[in-house]
Amino acid sequence: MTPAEAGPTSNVSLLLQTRKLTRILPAVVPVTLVQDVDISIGNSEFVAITGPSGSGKSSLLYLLGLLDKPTSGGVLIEESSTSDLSSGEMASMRLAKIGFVFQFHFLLPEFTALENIMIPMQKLGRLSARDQLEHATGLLVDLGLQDFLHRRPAQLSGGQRQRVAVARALANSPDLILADEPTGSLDSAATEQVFGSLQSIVETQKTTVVAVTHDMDLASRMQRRIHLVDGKIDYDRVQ
Ligand SMILES: Nc1ncnc2c1ncn2[C@@H]1O[C@H](COP(=O)(O)OP(=O)(O)OP(=O)(O)O)[C@@H](O)[C@H]1O
Repeated sequence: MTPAEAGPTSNVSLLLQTRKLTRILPAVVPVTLVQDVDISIGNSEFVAITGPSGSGKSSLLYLLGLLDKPTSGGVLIEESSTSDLSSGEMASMRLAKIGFVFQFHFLLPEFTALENIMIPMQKLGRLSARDQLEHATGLLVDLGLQDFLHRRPAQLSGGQRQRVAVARALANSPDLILADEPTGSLDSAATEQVFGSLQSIVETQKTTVVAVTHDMDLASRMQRRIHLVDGKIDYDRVQ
């Protein structure tokens, strides 16, 4: 087995794999976003995706999160191919198995922190209303936001909002969190808080976090780094 097939942490069970993942935008001159990417990611990994601007980091993350479809190759989740899933099946898989954190929080402004976190739980419909409230409260307490449960996004700082977004990503207890520049719009103190939250999720909940970042200091503090150049893997190493 080659390192690309096995991944640097092949001793753990496989949560997310790609096989020759390629995304080309059709145009007069086609644009290659991601090309022949083979990765294997297990449970409880903390992975940075780095690379120069335009190297395909966000495009790769969107493919991993089933938010975009590859031109060729594929994504496997828990060793099952996602290639033949319908849009509805992909949406269900995203809701149940993957949490997303973006550079901007995308919290709904008219709802409180608690309510924002309960929305994905309501959509999934696994928990009773009472359990949703208890779980959402627990997530916010774990992220140090116990004093802000009933605040709306406009009444929170940037770092607090982003931690609510992290709590929302955890709402349905996913095995995988995909984050696109989660600290990209935060100052250094808030960056530390959000990074610390992501780190603690990996350590305590065994959730895997895959985060695109331009921040080389943060990337160096994550367990593994996948570096892209021109849509291809330049290197993939445990650090
Ligand atoms: N819809 C699109 N139409 C044309 N080109 C696109 C489109 N989406 C992405 N691209 C191009 O594809 C390449 C990869 O984009 P992507 O956003 O994945 O890179 P990135 O590494 O995340 O960049 P950044 O670090 O600047 O956010 C870039 O050259 C980008 O300009």
